[in-house]
Amino acid sequence: MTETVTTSGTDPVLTAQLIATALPYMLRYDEKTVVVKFGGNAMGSEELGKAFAEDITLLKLAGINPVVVHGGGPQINAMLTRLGIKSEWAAGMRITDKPTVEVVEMVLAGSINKEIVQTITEAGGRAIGLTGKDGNMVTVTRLTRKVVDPDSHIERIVDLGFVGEPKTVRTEVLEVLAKSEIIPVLAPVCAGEDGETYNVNADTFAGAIAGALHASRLLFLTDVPGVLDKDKRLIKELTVAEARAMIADGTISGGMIPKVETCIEALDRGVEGVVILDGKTPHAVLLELFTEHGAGTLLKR
Ligand SMILES: Nc1ncnc2c1ncn2[C@@H]1O[C@H](COP(=O)(O)OP(=O)(O)O)[C@@H](O)[C@H]1O
Ligand SMILES: CC(=O)N[C@@H](CCC(=O)OP(=O)(O)O)C(=O)O
Repeated sequence: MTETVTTSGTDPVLTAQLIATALPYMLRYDEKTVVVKFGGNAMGSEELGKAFAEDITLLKLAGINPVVVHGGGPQINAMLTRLGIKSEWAAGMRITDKPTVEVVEMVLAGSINKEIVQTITEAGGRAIGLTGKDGNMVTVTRLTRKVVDPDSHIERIVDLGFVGEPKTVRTEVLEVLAKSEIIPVLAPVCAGEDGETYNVNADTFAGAIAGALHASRLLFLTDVPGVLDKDKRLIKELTVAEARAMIADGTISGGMIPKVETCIEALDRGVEGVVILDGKTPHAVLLELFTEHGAGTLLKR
């Protein structure tokens, strides 16, 4: 016996109004690539994860090419704590030794990646989870970081261990998937030229993917409304020069540093629109792309 699926419960007038409102925006992004970075802090609850998966599924149905890149910093922290491994940070990057990178790969490529894939399946989409290692998609070089001591202002170079910076991006697999009904969900774990596994900041990874795919939009879903000024007010538009000054004077700190630096690089690589927005707002992706209610911080040249 066949099962009949009805749409009872949806108001046809409201649905028609919603489609009419969203249609011009949908056409604007038709066949375009939108890279969405889903931060570990934005994965706050099951409901948010579900709303995110629904948005991504709808983008694909609407003829857009969504590519998901996810983080998982807090989830890695929780697993490291359970295992009794301490973590240190430098300029928003985790200093990653060998035992830490093993946990990073386990959490990012394992539990988080598969959970997002499964949630998209439940939302009616089809997703495939990959890391930078799969298909040799992203290779990295070892990253060192310049850190300025806030008290003495002395600069020092910190070796971050197994932390990688994207060097090459092969887009063939993503191009094949773009032509299919399958949505790629990418975890920022990569191989280095030395054959070792590297932990890559998810923002940096998303920027490299968006640049290589010449994405139309790069959205960062995080746990704050966007970039905040000294008085914690949302900055709606931020130029590259203003962003650099805010990093230099410490207004932008921690995990916001790699995010903003990635935005700047993505603009340099030709990504048209780069937005940092509040992933705690349900359906933040649809609101940003398909309505005039786009919130968050738009980075501009
Ligand atoms: N100027 C700023 N505006 C907004 N957030 C900032 C700023 N400076 C530092 N942050 C911090 O950056 C965090 C977002 O980065 P991160 O924790 O890495 O999130 P995600 O997991 O989404 O990548 C915010 O929760 C906030 O604590
Ligand atoms: C090098 C580095 O810092 N890697 C990150 C990778 C995960 C990530 O970036 O997660 P969010 O997007 O949730 O912050 C880490 O180890 O936490």
